[in-house]
Amino acid sequence: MSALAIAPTFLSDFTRLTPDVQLDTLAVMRAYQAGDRPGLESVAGAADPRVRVVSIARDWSGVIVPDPDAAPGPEEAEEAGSDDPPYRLLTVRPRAEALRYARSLRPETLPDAPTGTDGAALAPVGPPELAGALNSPFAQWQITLHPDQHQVTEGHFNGSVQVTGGPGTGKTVMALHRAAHLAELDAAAHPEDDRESVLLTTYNRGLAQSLAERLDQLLPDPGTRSRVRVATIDSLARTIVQSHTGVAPRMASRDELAQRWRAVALADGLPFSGRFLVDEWEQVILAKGLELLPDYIRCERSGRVQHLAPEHRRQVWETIRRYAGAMRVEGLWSYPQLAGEAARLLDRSGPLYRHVVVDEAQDLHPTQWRMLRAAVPEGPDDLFIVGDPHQRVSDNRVSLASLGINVRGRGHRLRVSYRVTQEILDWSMPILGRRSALGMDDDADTLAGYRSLLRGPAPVVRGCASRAEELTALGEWVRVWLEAGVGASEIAVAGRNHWVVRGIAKELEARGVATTPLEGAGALSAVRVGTMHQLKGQEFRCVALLGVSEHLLPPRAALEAAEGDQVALEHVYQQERTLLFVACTRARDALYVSHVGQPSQLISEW
Ligand SMILES: Nc1ncnc2c1ncn2[C@@H]1O[C@H](COP(=O)(O)OP(=O)(O)OP(=O)(O)O)[C@@H](O)[C@H]1O
Repeated sequence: MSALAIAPTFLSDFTRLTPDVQLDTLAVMRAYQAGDRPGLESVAGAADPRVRVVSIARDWSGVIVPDPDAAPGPEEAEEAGSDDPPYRLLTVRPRAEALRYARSLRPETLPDAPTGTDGAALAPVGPPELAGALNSPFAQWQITLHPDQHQVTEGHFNGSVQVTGGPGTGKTVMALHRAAHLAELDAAAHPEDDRESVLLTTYNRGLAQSLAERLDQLLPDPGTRSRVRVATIDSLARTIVQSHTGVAPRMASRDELAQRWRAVALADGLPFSGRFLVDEWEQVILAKGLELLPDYIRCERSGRVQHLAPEHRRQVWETIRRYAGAMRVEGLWSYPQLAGEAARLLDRSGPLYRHVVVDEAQDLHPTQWRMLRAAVPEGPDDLFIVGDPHQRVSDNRVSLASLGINVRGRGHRLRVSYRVTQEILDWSMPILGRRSALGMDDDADTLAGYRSLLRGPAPVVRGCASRAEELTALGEWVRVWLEAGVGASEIAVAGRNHWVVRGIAKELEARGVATTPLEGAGALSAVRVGTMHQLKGQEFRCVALLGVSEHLLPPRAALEAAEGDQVALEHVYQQERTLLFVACTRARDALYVSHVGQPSQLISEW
């Protein structure tokens, strides 16, 4: 038995249905696929006798037309006595309206664009000047830059530049075009010296991979392209340290460190958790570059919840120094520590690049900024920094000026979104719970005036009774997207933790939908699956977020780690809000969110 195909125009009607009618529609499609074909009714007085309607729910019907894609054609199949002529579902409407619409359809007006083309029906609508970009293939759209923004990406500046703006305002694309422009200038100015002279760096691997692919498109000449190194901030630190020491550094995550240091705290009789010590080391000692105990005793531990009396500071300092030293002997590094080491090595050996372009800048640690500062000589067009303080998901807070990076008078604020539709923005902004955040230039950054030029369907929120139901609903939804012609690699599905992610991948694979991890996926044609953190900085046509449930978001463990401290709890909530906001704003065409039982407070307490 064949599946009931859907027409390219189906999805835009579908997303406007109430969740109940959507579920009933999916149930009919599922029944059709399982061979349990619901009755297709002929339509009295129809202009085209091949048109059918199918009952979806009380008072709702689907309009079904012959599928021009299918072989053999519907008439041949009917003549051959097949009981399963290929049809596709055109729309679902209230019954009377569906019948009226079905009667009016004529053979010559039946939509004959094949399904599975490019899903153009899903694309959001915007002003005429954006239509060309929106209707072009997604990969092409992803490198589109607004003409106004060329002024910045091709400008000449007396020092470092900072570009800020909400999700989808074009920051990443500006970073890409800036890197390409600088490489072209460099090729013209130094034709004989073709080493890597421009660094384009970002926070996570998925985004670095996508930047590298898009840069290949922007710089087709291999000689110019090879002048740009695209790397995550961590891999940059690793290669710098390895090239100086000849040893590949072994990395320890924060969780591993917290576990090790818990034992340390116990052994030293310190009344602090491992997590507290790691945070104190990374967020105070490494962040401020403190080398001496008196400096630590005097320093302002801004952003830290727990007060530390001088005698406690002394103990904490001794313990941290001893164990950070032991890690170095072992060749084990934390990420901020390694970047600090790379900065020291570069301070001695000299800069590596002529220009540095930084994306997702809001999440970098101060030691990573010191490394970048040391990687490029101070001067015109040295650093081009793009970021959004409202999307900071790490604990890292920086003041660029205090790190020797001066962007005063060279800041650009973007306020128009070219990716996130107004509908998705209206739904996602309340999740953030605030309108102002401290920027890297030490000024408050506000989202006031941030708006979109695009209109599209409202996000769909689905409440499910069980995890199994949530996964089944997802499978059906992804199928609808694929059938509407959205490319598999243009769809991302994410959850807050790896347990949710594993369930997603298993469900989709069981349905014959190929999946691949969000990080390092390359050009593979498969649905991207990963954590919400891995979605950061990326963009997709359709995004589904699972497990946005009360018991999973914020995660229990994060709430418990706050140990009832009100400030720490608020910090956890703000980080989780930001993470969810970032995940929701990755979608251009469609956003689908589901939960089991009660929804997360982050989407229910508006
Ligand atoms: N004038 C335009 N017309 C159509 N599309 C555009 C235009 N300008 C930018 N875009 C597209 O909008 C998308 C959003 O841009 P981009 O990913 O750079 O946003 P961002 O500010 O980095 O977002 P985020 O902070 O969420 O990562 C890009 O794919 C870009 O090509």
